[in-house]
Amino acid sequence: MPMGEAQHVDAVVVGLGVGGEEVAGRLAEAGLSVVGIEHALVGGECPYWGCIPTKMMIRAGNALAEARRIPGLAGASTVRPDWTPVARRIRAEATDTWDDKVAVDRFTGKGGRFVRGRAAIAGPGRVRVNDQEYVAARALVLATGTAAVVPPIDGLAGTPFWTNREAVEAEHLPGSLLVLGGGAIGLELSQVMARFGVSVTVIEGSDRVLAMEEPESSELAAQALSRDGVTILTGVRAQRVAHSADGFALTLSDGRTITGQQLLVATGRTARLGELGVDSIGLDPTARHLVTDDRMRVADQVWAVGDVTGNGAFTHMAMYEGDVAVRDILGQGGPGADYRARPRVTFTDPEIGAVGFTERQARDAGLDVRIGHTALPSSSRGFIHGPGNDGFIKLVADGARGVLVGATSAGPAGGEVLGALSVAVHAEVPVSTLRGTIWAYPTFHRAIGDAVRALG
Ligand SMILES: Cc1cc2nc3c(=O)[nH]c(=O)nc-3n(C[C@H](O)[C@H](O)[C@H](O)COP(=O)(O)OP(=O)(O)OC[C@H]3O[C@@H](n4cnc5c(N)ncnc54)[C@H](O)[C@@H]3O)c2cc1C
Ligand SMILES: NC(=O)c1ccc[n+]([C@@H]2O[C@H](COP(=O)([O-])OP(=O)(O)OC[C@H]3O[C@@H](n4cnc5c(N)ncnc54)[C@H](O)[C@@H]3O)[C@@H](O)[C@H]2O)c1
Repeated sequence: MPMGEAQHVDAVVVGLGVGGEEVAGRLAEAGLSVVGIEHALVGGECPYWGCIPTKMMIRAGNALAEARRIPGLAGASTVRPDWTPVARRIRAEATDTWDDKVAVDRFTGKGGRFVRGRAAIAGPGRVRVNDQEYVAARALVLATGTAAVVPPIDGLAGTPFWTNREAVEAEHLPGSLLVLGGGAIGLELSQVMARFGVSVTVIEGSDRVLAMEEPESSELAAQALSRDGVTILTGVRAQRVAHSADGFALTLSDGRTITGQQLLVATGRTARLGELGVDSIGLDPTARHLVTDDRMRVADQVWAVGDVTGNGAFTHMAMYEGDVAVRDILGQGGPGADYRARPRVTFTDPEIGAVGFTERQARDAGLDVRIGHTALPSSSRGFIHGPGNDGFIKLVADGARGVLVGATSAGPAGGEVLGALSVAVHAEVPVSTLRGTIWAYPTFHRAIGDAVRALG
């Protein structure tokens, strides 16, 4: 098809996931002529195959687990898991059967022009999609996110393995599941599946699951999943994959072979810059991520936001970076990106929330590290809660400045309790102020007070 005449606009946004939708919508609302390009679904990974449907699964799995805790607390219970309502909720409530009409209308309703297709950068300010070229006079915004990494394991390519996408779309669960990767995706989905009766084995290459977090978090997650019947293998890698009518067989680096009806690959994400044509604007197509400054700029009149920047692959980070980029593009000023208090929550049960530095990171940064730790079961609320009360609070303080630089909050409401700790790290609330704070009784968050006292 011959190329149409180039169309000139103020801004072109490539990728309308969480970050791109935020930027494109706000620029359009500000009166700029904006073309937003998306080759899959407007909204991106989070609403269709990520956060929202997986948290619906987790809500269902947690309901089963709570029902199983009734004996000893409130009588007797019989639990018969059924995936049907979960699949129905994901289809009907979360994803509209993977239809983005509402999101497209939301964007065009703000005045944006929507183009469905896979875009490639053709030079400074120039983007090609569907044999049409758009030229951005003011801003080119790259918000192309990431895709699941498929490791180069012998025999894996071409087999019908799952990534998060197929796991979310599943109408029926397998009898058994092998999970490659013990990060956030691997652990969250493993626990859900196990709670629905799937026999799950996690294969994690490093020596602990959730390896980016505190060792105490890894241990807690491993214990919790083991209690749900998940087998966790650490320090082993899959060397060969075979698939037959019976399912998958993995030959591991320790010589063992393990089998499962289905295989979930959850070994991280890749930004796939090579396909985007970033070399045409002087950026490295082999880089892992686009390197941004504190205004989210990657080159002259080019901004990047969200997972593609590698600054923390979370929806809240994509939205945060989107806000920084929009303010910069519109010349509105305000603070630049500040990553000191990056929060993250792994929604296992117990939830594992963390913000800022881990102890290791703080020590590596040469800080005068002080640690405050308290176990949740020994708090009043943990004691009251009984079954399912596992968790802890760990604080990482910089003794020289008397402020927290990091914290972990693990427990039944670990992600919620994290809120107070995020404020403390972000606003550099003095430890002396935290010490004098009144924490309501008997809440889970009151354990923060115990952990502050334990800082010494
Ligand atoms: C299973 C799972 C669970 C998750 N759970 C959570 C959670 O609980 N909390 C949380 O904060 N985060 C969670 N995340 C992470 C979250 O989904 C991402 O951080 C978020 O989606 C990033 O938004 P983004 O806009 O950067 O990228 P994406 O959402 O990936 O959007 C990028 C968009 O760009 C499009 N695109 C790419 N290349 C092109 C191109 N060349 N042309 C046109 N379009 C293109 C893609 O189709 C995509 O729609 C989860 C992720 C997964 C996979
Ligand atoms: N609750 C949340 O906010 C949430 C939930 C899910 C995903 N996410 C986001 O999505 C990102 C991706 O999640 P993920 O779990 O795929 O990645 P991850 O990077 O968190 O974990 C991947 C794990 O796979 C292991 N691994 C890599 N190659 C392997 C191999 N060949 N064999 C065995 N193990 C191997 C790694 O050591 C690592 O522990 C997360 O980092 C997070 O930013 C967030």
